Amino acid sequence: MNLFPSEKTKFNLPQAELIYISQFYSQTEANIIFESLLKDILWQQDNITLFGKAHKQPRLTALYAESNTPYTYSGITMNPQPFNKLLLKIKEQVEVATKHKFNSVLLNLYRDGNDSNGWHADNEKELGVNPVITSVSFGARRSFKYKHRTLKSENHKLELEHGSLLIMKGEMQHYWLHQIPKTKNEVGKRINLTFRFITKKTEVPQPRFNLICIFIM
Ligand SMILES: O=C(O)CCC(=O)C(=O)O
Ligand SMILES: [Fe+2]
Repeated sequence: MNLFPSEKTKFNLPQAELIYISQFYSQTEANIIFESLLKDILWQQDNITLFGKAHKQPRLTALYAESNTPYTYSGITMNPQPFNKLLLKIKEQVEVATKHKFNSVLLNLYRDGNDSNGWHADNEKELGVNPVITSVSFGARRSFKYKHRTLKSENHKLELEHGSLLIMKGEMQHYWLHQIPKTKNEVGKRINLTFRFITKKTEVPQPRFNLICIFIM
């Protein structure tokens, strides 16, 4: 018997659809998934450039995808690894729950309360208009803050629990920003997976090559 049955909350927000399922995985399942992701994922720490200065990203990340097309966000280009068995299983479970298909997953490892993810929207061109982003969380509970870009009263916080699932869809990535702030609380490690559907960038024609051809001729 599940003592803490999963609860689905749909938030009523302007220009966004946000759905939270607290116990998408049981605590036992979530413990097993957390430990194996911690051990098996090829975690890396990238540099980000802010105002011309390179900084270490305040968390570890990894990208796994069906194709080997590189993905660029916040000035970082990541080369994906192929899905492993566990990630494929989680992807399929998330696809059944959301009725959406995903072909890549960006993983974040927040080592402690000092690790964070600044205000941003997942609005890269390759995600298309109104993307569905599904995130699952394991390990320490952290606050997920989200605010409307212009409606100042629309500023909220949600605690993302061990084994939970969060769906962001509709116009959310266009009108809202989200973040995982640092915390002074004693918190352990947290792993978050955001499933996305990434389409290939349209190939840009290579004008220089054409020009060289003209000169040679
Ligand atoms: O860690 C989280 O819950 C959020 C992650 C996130 O927003 C992202 O990777 O784009
Ligand atoms: Fe995000």
